[in-house]
Amino acid sequence: MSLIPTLTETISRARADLRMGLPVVIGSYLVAAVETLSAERLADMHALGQNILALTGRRAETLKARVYDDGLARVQVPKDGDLRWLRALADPAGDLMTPMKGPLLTQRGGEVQPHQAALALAKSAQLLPAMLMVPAEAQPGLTVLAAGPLLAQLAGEAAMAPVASARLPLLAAERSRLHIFRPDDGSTEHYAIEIGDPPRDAPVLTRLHSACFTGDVLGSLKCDCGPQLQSALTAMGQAGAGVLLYLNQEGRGIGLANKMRAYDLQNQGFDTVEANHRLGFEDDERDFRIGAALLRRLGFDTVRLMTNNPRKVEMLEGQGISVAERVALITPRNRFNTGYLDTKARKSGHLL
Ligand SMILES: Nc1nc2c(ncn2[C@@H]2O[C@H](COP(=O)(O)OP(=O)(O)OP(=O)(O)O)[C@@H](O)[C@H]2O)c(=O)[nH]1
Ligand SMILES: [Zn+2]
Repeated sequence: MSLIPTLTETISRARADLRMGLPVVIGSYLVAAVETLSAERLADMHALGQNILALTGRRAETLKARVYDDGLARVQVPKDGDLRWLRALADPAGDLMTPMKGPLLTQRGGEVQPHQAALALAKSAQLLPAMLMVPAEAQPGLTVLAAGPLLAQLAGEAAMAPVASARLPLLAAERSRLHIFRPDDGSTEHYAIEIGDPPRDAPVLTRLHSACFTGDVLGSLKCDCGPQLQSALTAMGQAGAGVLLYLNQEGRGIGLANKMRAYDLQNQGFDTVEANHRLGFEDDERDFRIGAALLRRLGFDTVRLMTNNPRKVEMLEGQGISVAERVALITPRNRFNTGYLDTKARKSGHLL
């Protein structure tokens, strides 16, 4: 029956539910995101039994909670564990002011797939990966998912369909087109800016740019994104041809709200990588397959890639796009971005 939601559609609904503060069902657990949970719903979850807080291994490490399972910890929530207690575990903003949250008792043994799935779903919804879980029957009206298929689907690649495209004269190049691509999993659209009329049978000057609202739009001095975006477009304009993929993976995939949480931690003295880890994320949560998929969709299979990030080169090669040349994209340093650029070079392997 075609009118029954598919797994992909149900997952997209689940993301929206969690972002609004509505719990979902994963396997035999009722699951809620701590970030959006209300006191009323927390009370209802307490009434159902022993709650567990699923945290990523990264967050658990910061909290000195024991990680028995690969990549995650299951913290027992005391009966009087209120929203303030849960939020202090979920959000590192107050870690330095109130360093001791414990002692935290973590579970070992038993199934962990629902917890893994819950954390993966939180990340895909760009919520803090801290999920409250209690064993429960499915409640009427709640979105229901099975853990295994959910995990498999989230690890998979969304199909990307072209939606619309139009001529768009730019300051850097008057002969340009903007193409919009829409993933079939309900996530955000990605854009391709095609400059001139690049031949499909020769390496095309290419930039894979991850969205940075603060750098691209506001001209933030904390990162190099804005100047990189402009200099890539300018180079393509001068060359007369190129393609810039504008991938909506703000904050290396953690979203703008979490990036601002990371900036707040950076103001407390942590570097860009440590800040992501303290929030419970990996330092780079982007799905690098999207760029390759869009290039293929546009008909390109060989690129001259403008980047300082060797992972982007490896990823494209791994996805069957050949990188004929890496073109460095060095932008000016200032007193606000120099530490960030040093950290990228030291910890993320950037060639700067
Ligand atoms: N989480 C997090 N994201 C950041 C921070 N500063 C910048 N970003 C994001 O980092 C991404 C930078 O993307 P890119 O310029 O494509 O990539 P890159 O991996 O640095 O590689 P290049 O191709 O060399 O520029 C953007 O999504 C920014 O929003 C930060 O401190 N924390
Ligand atoms: Zn930036």
